[in-house]
Amino acid sequence: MTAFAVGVEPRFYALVPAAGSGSRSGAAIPKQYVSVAGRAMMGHTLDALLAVPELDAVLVVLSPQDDCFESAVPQFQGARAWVARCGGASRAESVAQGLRELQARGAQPHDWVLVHDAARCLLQPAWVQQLMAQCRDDEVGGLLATPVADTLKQAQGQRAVATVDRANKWAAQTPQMFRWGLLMAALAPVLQGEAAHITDEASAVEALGHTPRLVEAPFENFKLTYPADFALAERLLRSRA
Ligand SMILES: Nc1ccn([C@@H]2O[C@H](COP(=O)(O)OP(=O)(O)OP(=O)(O)O)[C@@H](O)[C@H]2O)c(=O)n1
Ligand SMILES: C[C@](O)(CO)[C@H](O)COP(=O)(O)O
Repeated sequence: MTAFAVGVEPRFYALVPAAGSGSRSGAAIPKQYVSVAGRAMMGHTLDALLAVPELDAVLVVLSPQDDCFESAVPQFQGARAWVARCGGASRAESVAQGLRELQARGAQPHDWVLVHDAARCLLQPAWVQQLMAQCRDDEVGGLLATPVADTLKQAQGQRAVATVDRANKWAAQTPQMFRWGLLMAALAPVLQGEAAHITDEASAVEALGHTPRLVEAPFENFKLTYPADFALAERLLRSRA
């Protein structure tokens, strides 16, 4: 592992990729702007992150064509609320571009970056703090995840052809927390137009030979992906209020 300067306290940044279109959501607009419990879904996500005092700043990465954000999420204001329209064609590219933006704003290789999907709007500040507490002294970093509870099927079309051993299987969530330098090294191929298959930061870090820490989180931190997910999120958010 890289040795970092002794005595230099790392900063903590959240990086929120929000440049997707939400094609699986069935919505007529990008899913991060779909109204859930009275406001744009992404508004809940960003509020939860801004409520974590240990985070120095929250950077949201939008598509260069995005002209909705300021009107849809008006409460995202203040010195810790950063916006960049540098999203790319894939989630990994949006994250890599966001890392560059953080560097331009002063992030150093030893600083921690917590990448969190805009589409996980049920996030609670306490879960972020748990991740930080368990990973800040880890030599790699880690991610929120939940152990797989269901029996897993290998499918061919609509037919189950095999049952996959679920022992030691976890479903990856976000935030995923790594040092800026390690994450940039892991995602560098994405900026060269390679490694299009990368679906999360941890897999890119694993590809470098590291073993990210799994920090157990509730299933409630699910990603809104399919149409039915929005009604479930609405019920859960309203039940909290
Ligand atoms: N080019 C992209 C694609 C995705 N994302 C973001 O990555 C997160 C997780 O991705 P996913 O849930 O797959 O969102 P979409 O790509 O928008 O959804 P879909 O795959 O259904 O189109 C979302 O917050 C999404 O906005 C991004 O910043 N840039
Ligand atoms: C990062 C992630 O949320 C972990 O579960 C997920 O991989 C992103 O979703 P996508 O549909 O692959 O973009």
